[in-house]
Amino acid sequence: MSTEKKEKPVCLLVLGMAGSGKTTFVQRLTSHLTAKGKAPYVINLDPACREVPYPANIDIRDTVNYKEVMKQYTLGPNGGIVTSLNLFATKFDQVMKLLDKRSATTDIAIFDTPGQIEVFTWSASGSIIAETLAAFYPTLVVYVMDTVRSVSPVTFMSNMLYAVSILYKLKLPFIIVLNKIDIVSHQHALEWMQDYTAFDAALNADETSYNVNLARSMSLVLDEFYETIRTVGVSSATGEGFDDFLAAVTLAETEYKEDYRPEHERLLKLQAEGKSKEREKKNTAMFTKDYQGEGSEIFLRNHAVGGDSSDDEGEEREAELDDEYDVQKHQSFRQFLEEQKKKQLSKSNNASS
Ligand SMILES: Nc1nc2c(ncn2[C@@H]2O[C@H](COP(=O)(O)OP(=O)(O)OP(=O)(O)O)[C@@H](O)[C@H]2O)c(=O)[nH]1
Repeated sequence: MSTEKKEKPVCLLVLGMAGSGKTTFVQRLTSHLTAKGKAPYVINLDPACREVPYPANIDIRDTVNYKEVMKQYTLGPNGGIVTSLNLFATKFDQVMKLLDKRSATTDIAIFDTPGQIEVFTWSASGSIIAETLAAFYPTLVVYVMDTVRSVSPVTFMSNMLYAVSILYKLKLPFIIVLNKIDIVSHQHALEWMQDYTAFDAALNADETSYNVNLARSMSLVLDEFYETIRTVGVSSATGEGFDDFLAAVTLAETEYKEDYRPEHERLLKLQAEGKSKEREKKNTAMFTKDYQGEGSEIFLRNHAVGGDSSDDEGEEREAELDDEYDVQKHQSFRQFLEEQKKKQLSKSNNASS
């Protein structure tokens, strides 16, 4: 596969708490797109699901036998899922090749993930999969929330905190899908996200919660997050809201291309430059030392056969540079969120004037 960035398919990583309706959402989205003549490419990454109710183009269960993994490595159910996903991640280049073959004819690729959300979001394999996809294709996180369970303001807040932690970890454009609106309307959630006083009033009315003060403070902190995030209400049971969801995908894809991709490339370049400058500095220092007659033997041993910073000191410094890179990435990301916030504010000011 070539290293050039692709315009399509847009990859949707569907994440959410167990029972939020991820699989039903993927099933409905697949049929919705197929009915429009735009059948998606669907990948099941849940090794432990009994059956997949949509036509999966790639199914992790065809590659890894979850029960066998549990037996062979003497693992419990969660360990079995993590290990299965790790084993699958080692073959992810094959998934990329298959995706590449279909890229001319497929607009959307959907990835259904395990119900144990942390298996994907906090495992090395989850990061590898997300980063590999995002390096080549526009990649978005679709966070499915159970609207019925989120009528309590404190439960709603817990779910949102989880969403923030995923955004922070995966650093990709994000869409929140409030699912099951055929049972309960999602208007209350939208209101809570747009108006702090409405959320505060709901907290005051909720006599069952003991940690309302924390939820109140969190709500103020999350204000920034709410402003940068797209939220759509859907029913995976009836199909309501799916056109709105596709409109949100188009906007998030533009955001990926205009903001995330250049930022990602800038940071990679920074990292590469940092490393090569450090090497250059080190070589110059060694050369000077050698010129002054000190350590010439060492210099020759290390450099005569074309080796460079493969010694321990070089590796340590590379590790330090990686850490610096992470800090820069983190700071730039915060800056990026600030800029996003300003953009959104000026947009809404323009709209209201
Ligand atoms: N009424 C209604 N029920 C839904 C909707 N979406 C999902 N469900 C139901 O919610 C339950 C859980 O749905 P799943 O799609 O299995 O949820 P999941 O997130 O994939 O579950 P895990 O695989 O355990 O993580 C099932 O009984 C679904 O029928 C919806 O939009 N409306």
